[in-house]
Amino acid sequence: MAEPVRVCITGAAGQIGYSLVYMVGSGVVFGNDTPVILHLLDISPMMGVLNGVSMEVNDCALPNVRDVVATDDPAVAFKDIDAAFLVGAMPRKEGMERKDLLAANVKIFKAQGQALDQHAKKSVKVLVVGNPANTNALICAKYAPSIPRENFSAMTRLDQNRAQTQIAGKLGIPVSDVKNVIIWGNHSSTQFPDLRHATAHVNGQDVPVYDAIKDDAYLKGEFITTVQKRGAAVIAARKLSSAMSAAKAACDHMKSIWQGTPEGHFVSMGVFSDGSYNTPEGVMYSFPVTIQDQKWSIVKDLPIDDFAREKMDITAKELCEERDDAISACQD
Ligand SMILES: NC(=O)C1=CN([C@@H]2O[C@H](COP(=O)(O)OP(=O)(O)OC[C@H]3O[C@@H](n4cnc5c(N)ncnc54)[C@H](O)[C@@H]3O)[C@@H](O)[C@H]2O)C=CC1
Ligand SMILES: O=C([O-])CC(=O)C(=O)O
Repeated sequence: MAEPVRVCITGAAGQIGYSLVYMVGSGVVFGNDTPVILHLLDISPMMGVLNGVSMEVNDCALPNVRDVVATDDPAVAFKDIDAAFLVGAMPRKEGMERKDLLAANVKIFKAQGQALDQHAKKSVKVLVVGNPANTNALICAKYAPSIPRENFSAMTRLDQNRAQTQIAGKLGIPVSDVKNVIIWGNHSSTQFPDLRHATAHVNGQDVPVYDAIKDDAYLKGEFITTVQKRGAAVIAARKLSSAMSAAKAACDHMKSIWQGTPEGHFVSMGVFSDGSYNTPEGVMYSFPVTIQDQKWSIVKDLPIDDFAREKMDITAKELCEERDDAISACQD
């Protein structure tokens, strides 16, 4: 067996945490032959609940789980960790946009950036889930200057999973037969779910999704708004935001980082823009990436038509506004 991987999950006493702790412990992310030491962080008033989660994960008798550390101290939670799922943050309620959470949540990510900088391994891979995820990830990286900023990413994998599922349902094929759906930009209702480069496996071959579905009005209309508004639809139905599907997407995202992407496949995640596709440099923009040896590369030179350009610019503008608001909130 390999050396144990130290994995921190923040907000571990919350909704997403309840599914995520089990999934990470089960071996699906870091591999069945890689033991994990789970570092679970939540705030002091939640320590009773967190201890219950810790008892339950032990009672799951998961062969991969070597130890569980449950704490309200970021210095303990981030000590020598290899990977972090930063989930702990306030969720939105019905009628809110995710950016309405900025004022409440961004300071958590400033403080956690500072704590990661001091206590985590410099090689730590940090996935930000707490909303607004892209901008929180940017702030977290900014306050952890000793950790390479490429090690930070924001989750748009749930949007990708949602988009793939919509298309698979429309075609009556398994979700694994839809590939290379792209989520551009912000994890918000301005995101652009783009199918122009996606393929579906139908009648024994991979064909462009546009050719398989043959309904441009749907693909450029209802499909996009369904994915953009799916988080809000779940909140309206559950009166709570997505949790099981968010935990699954967080595992998919970290697995892609840890184990790489298969040949010919790309996945979407929020990463620092290098100006690719004329996006504003320095914001955490969701791009299609491939990953090898735990390093991501933006997929280059995909053709972008006028329809896509307009949508990519709208979400970029929102990310710039959020960045400016977040930087000034952190100076207060
Ligand atoms: N990027 C994405 O695709 C998604 C993001 N989210 C976001 O994830 C976040 C968590 O959602 P839920 O688990 O449903 O919320 P929740 O309210 O059930 O759990 C959040 C947990 O975080 C804890 N927490 C708060 N401040 C903390 C801090 N400073 N350090 C450690 N823990 C802290 C809370 O005590 C609570 O236990 C929300 O911001 C939500 O909007 C949710 C779904 C998808
Ligand atoms: O919608 C929300 O607030 C939670 C979330 O980010 C999602 O489900 O995509």
